[in-house]
Amino acid sequence: EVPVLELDPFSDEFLNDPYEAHEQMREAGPVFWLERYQLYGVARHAEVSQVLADHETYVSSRGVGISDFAKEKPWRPPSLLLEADPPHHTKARHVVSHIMTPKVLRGLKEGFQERADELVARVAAGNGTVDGVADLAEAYPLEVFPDFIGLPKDGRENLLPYGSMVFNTFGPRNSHFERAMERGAKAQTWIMEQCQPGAPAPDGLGAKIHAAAADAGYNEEDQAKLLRSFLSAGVDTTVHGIGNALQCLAENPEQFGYLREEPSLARAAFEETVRYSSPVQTFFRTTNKDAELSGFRIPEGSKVLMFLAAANRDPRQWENPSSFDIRRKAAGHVGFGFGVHACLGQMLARLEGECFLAALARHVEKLEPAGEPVQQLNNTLRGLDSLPLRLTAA
Ligand code: HEM
Ligand SMILES: CC(C)Cc1ccc(C(=O)O)cc1
Repeated sequence: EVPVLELDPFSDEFLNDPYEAHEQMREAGPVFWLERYQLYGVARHAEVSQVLADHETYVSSRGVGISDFAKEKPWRPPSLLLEADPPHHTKARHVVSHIMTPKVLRGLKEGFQERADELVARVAAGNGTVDGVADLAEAYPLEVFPDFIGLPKDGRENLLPYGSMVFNTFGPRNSHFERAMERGAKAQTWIMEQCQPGAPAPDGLGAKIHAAAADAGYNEEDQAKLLRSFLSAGVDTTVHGIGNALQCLAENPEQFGYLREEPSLARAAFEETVRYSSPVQTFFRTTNKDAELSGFRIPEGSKVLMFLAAANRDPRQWENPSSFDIRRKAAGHVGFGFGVHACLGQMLARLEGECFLAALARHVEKLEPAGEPVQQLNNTLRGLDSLPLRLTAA
């Protein structure tokens, strides 16, 4: 029957360094039972892809965290995108996808690149030790993203603790969940104020989301929820994507060398970072009928935990999965999800990553570790609290 594992994928030990446990889960079988949380897990690329693709069996409307919305009240009103199934999901997705178009993103590129060059050149000019998280990975997204949405200059720092709360609460009620709820409460007030129709700047993405939702017949509460989705998902993810890229390039100097030689590798370097470090490590689906996956029976009402990060290093799918190689073809990774819920902001995330890493390639000659990185322990996200770096300006 289904192999039983005792490991705790939300323990500090696992969150700090998950890679041996990933290997154990992949080798245990295509599906396994996590005794501690009484739920199923999938860690191979094939099964994770299958679960993501079959949204009719493995649904999102019962929550994409450990909590089953059919049995427990969500801590916040469910997202119309993330925590919805077709056809409601389809309508909401249609509304917002008309706004995040390639044309819109092309229009952002020049400004995003200028801001990246300005920030990286300024930080590198110090020619000393910096914190790659606070000075770079947090600074860049917090400058460009809120401006794109049309948020006020002050209060933006609320975006990080709010995002941290959203991602921690997909997991069990451990210390990370509880602390994030405490820290996120004040931030949540500010976030909800910004999500109200009329709050964002009239020329920003926020106002466009509200207008498109109103045109589609959504009431003001649902217009606010659609913008809330972007504020929930749009910051902590890219902060960790950029922070993890800095760590990978500092720890693999030959890779930074390739990037220096060819700054146009910046986009590929960010993609490889998403595969290799998977800023979003895990989340759930719930079976809404008895299912069978790779020969194993999964009864209705089961939570299925998908280990995206393990799938992104599955040797059944990748050559040398544990090596950070910015010249590999990273396409096919599940770091942005897959299927009807595939990341709505992935093109924006890629734009931020590409602009930042191109600026790094141009303005920094040497990028060296200057001390131990501090892992940020979060039930869903993988990223750093700090990354001591020594930068030598080009
Ligand atoms: C490196 C950065 C990012 C990563 C790794 C990431 C990852 C993901 C993943 C794995 C999903 C699928 C969730 C599921 O299937 O249940 C997702 C969905 C989503 N992402 Fe991203 N994301 C990133 C950046 C962004 C940004 C910048 C935005 C907004 C501007 C965004 C907005 C969303 C939204 C709204 C959804 C829900 C889509 C739906 O359910 O239809 N994400 N993201
Ligand atoms: C990886 C995903 C779980 C990120 C995410 C979080 C929140 C929302 C929302 O709609 O609030 C959407 C996407």
